[in-house]
Amino acid sequence: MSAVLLQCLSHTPLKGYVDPQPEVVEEVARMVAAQRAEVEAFDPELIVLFAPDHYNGFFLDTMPQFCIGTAATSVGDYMTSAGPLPVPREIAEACAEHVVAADIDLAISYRMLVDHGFAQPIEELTGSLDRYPVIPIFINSVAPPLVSFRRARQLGEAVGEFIRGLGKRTLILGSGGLSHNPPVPQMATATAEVAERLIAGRNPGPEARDARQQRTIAAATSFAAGTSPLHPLNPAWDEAFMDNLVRQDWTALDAYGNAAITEAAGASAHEVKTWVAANAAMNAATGGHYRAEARYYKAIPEWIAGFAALTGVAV
Ligand SMILES: O=C(O)CCc1cccc(O)c1O
Ligand SMILES: [Fe+2]
Repeated sequence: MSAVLLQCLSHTPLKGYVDPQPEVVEEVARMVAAQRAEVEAFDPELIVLFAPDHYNGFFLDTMPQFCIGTAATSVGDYMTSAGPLPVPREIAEACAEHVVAADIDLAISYRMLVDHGFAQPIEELTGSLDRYPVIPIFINSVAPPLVSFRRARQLGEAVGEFIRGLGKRTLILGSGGLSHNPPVPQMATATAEVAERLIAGRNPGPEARDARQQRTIAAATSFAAGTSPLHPLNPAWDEAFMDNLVRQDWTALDAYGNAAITEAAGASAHEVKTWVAANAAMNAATGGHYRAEARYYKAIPEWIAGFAALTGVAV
């Protein structure tokens, strides 16, 4: 069995644009710095990162549920860095082979585009985009039809089995959530112009990207002021979700339904499927011998995020 470490972290591109009180910003920064120090001490030979996308890399011309990158580039939205991720192609190919052989229909991309959902945790937890080799695994969290928690768990297990057999010191990351509802457009309610952007909006010009980011920033400002129609954060739902992960209660996790997730926690709460997959990967990689700890939670409206962190160590 190879050494593994699990770190899950909410992402939010609003950090630095619309911030909560300085004490909260500092508390989160201290917590992230502690996670980063643990990663540094662990010194991973490989990162496997489960993350979502927000119509920056994956579009409705062809939307896979799951996709592994054998090569990937960060678009550099908000304050994240643009540029290539150091993806070990042959290991990613072997991982894809293993997962598909396990009956999970994982798509493969030899030119994956990723956004802040991938870039932010890599940069915050390792210091830069290219510090360690990374295998990016996308989970569709915004475009219906959406996979179930159960399916996200099965994906994670198949990846975890691959990690177990690989024999490399591997850091497993989950990026996203928890309860939140930033203004990501939905095909069902889109105007023709917005629908076109959802179907084929790859590589917008700087002005279009900036306009979009300004809309999110404006939405966060009004959400923090309590004058927004966006779905409220749901700390009780978030705490219960993390508790299920900590207790490794896969039966409870499998029982989550998509409509109930949206209803209770907002449309973007589906991003927590990256945490489900990451924890399931940890479970399979350690043969069930790990301990998970919820180490941070705060509902932070300025960041439109039920903002949380969880760490898992092999035991
Ligand atoms: O740019 C977007 O479309 C959404 C940005 C965004 C905002 C708050 C929390 C998130 O998880 C997130 O991704
Ligand atoms: Fe997100």
